[in-house]
Amino acid sequence: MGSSRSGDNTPRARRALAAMRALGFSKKPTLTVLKRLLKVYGNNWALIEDESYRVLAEAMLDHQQATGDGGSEPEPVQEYEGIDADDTDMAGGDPSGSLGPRSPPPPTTAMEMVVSPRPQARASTRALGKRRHRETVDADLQLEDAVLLREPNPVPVDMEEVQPGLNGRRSRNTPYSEELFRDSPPQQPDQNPEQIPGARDRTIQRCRNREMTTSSVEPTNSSLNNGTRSGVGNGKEAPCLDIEVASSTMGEVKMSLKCSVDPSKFRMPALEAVFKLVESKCLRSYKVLPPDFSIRSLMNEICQCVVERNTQSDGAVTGSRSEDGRNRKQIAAEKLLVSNGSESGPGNSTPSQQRHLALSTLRTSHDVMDISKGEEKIRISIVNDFGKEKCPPSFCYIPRNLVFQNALVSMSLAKIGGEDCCADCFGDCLSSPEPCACARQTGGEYAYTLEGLVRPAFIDECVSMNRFPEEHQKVFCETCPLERSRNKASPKPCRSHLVRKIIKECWSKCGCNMQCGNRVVQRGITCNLQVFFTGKGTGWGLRTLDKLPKGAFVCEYAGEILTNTELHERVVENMQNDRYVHPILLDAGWCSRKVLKEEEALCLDGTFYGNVGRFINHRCCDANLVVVPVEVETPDHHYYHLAFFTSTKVEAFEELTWDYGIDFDAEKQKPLKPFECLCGSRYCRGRKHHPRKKSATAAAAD
Ligand SMILES: C[S@@+](CC[C@H](N)C(=O)[O-])C[C@H]1O[C@@H](n2cnc3c(N)ncnc32)[C@H](O)[C@@H]1O
Repeated sequence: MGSSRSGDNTPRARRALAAMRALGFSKKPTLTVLKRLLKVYGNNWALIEDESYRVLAEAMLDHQQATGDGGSEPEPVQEYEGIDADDTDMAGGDPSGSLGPRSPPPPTTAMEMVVSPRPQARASTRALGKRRHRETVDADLQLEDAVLLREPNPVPVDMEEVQPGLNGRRSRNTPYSEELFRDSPPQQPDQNPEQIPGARDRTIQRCRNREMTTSSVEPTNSSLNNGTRSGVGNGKEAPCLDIEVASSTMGEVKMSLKCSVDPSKFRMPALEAVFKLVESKCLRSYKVLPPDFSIRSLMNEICQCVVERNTQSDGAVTGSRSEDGRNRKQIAAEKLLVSNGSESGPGNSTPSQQRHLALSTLRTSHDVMDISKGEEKIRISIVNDFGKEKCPPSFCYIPRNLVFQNALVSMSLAKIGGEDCCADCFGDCLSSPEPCACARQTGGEYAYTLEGLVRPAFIDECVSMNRFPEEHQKVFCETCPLERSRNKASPKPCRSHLVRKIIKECWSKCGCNMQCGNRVVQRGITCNLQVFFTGKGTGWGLRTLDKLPKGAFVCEYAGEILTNTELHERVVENMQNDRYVHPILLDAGWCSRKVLKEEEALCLDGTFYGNVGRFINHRCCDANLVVVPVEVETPDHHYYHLAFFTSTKVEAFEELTWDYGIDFDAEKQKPLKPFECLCGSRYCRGRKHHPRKKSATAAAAD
């Protein structure tokens, strides 16, 4: 390329500006520098364009250093106009809108990250190295044939990880059956990226399909949360206008975040200072960041996610079919079965197993900002400070129990008699002088205090039942539904069930209001919780972000309501595949007088459908939670809610645990996965070769 004639300048200047803009340099300083360079080089564009505008980029950096403000200082409009008209012949403006018309564009700040999935790619290590900005520029200059993916501005992006190959989102209210049998709609042709002619070495793609670019990146500063509780929305949020993700055939990925700022106040700060500021903000607001947290590593992580998602979502856009005719969604689903530990493919599993595997496949995605995906009143984030796994294995989040199939849970108002509700009450039952009918279940005294806590004596009694079951009242069924489900022909004798204390809350037929103090569990989770990777061999766990007093409601154990026969079938099916379920027996109301029907002997299983309760790990004897049966919608004692309350004061960020009541010395712990207990309690019953294995009685004596 030789010296340019005046008529060639406009497209070349446009390309130069685009190249610099991609590096975060705004138009006006670029024009200034470009003008100078053209003068110095006698209008020889080839020298400027060589090596993907290396000279220009270097000059921009020099300019930035000299002016000390990132090269984006306000400049006299005259100069801008001048170079346009006189030196580069750009007076006609830019039809694409990237350069013209004359009014300068809103300034942007750009943060760039470069990552390469290949170890030999220079750019990734450089970008994370000390000479950050300059090296990022260098790396960018290597992006031959780069593809620029641009997120459409008006579409909000969330942190939800989208199942590869799945098209769009599922409506929350879609019933099971529809979800199961619906095929994903064919991909529309317009979901392919639109090709826009770009600069010499690049193809710019404007992406219309969200799935191509959403990845795990959120275009607001909430992406700086590192999965901890979000402070987004309560602070001043710099409006992030654009996220650009560029990749090259070299395997490099570059991201640029653009935020608009007031041009009169803007001075480009040093990037290190920006990182420090954000880090200190995060540490102040989110509290539970690991000690080695840094924005740089977070940005690196975001880049890694782009790379990972890019690999995973390969084919999502085209919806192409593989050789054996299965589409990518099916292949992804099958891969997921394998990764979930299932050895049997859809071909040799039972119908009920298939149904569950398919459902769990469809709802595999977790939102690290809120595992409940908005189903709870508060957001429950997911954090892993120890490893690469961003999320726990898949399951479908439900805030309340759902009937699986045959369970009889009758919520008919007609069944609630006058003695089972307090129709005459008004306002808050707890503040009325006489306890209402709903307190009868708890001996004429409300289980809750005015502060909304379960009374300490009630909690202590429940803890004692767990620790010393032998000291509490038990019933023996005439025909035990549990044994019947195991062996219908000749069930074994009942092994006994504890007569548990049950809380009865006011409900719809009661005259009181929703704020009544005798309605705690039905109002849902109110304390700030977090699902976190424990890093001590117990997998994922649940912790509170708030300090909690004794008797505070934490959450329910929500899951599918199954009959014991259904559970038994599920256990057998799953154990054949070395999978274990998380069931809890609802036997608190079983009594010797009544022979329960098959559909009345129930349990809860949170394996496939569950809430945060399924993350609560076991701790021997001195757990900080106790589970309490709570009756809400139905006076039938065969169905109730299982609610976790604190059994002691709990510090903020402490893991929440409950004693599963496992007899670790028993040979088989089925259906629970047999595990060597790692609870760390000094009273641990389940750790093999434990130096001082203490009994519950010894623990109590302590
Ligand atoms: C209901 S789940 C609890 C959540 C589970 N940690 C997870 O990652 O999904 C029960 C499983 O967690 C693990 N677990 C819970 N408490 C444990 C403990 N004290 N020691 C070792 N493993 C434990 C066992 O694998 C057990 O089967």
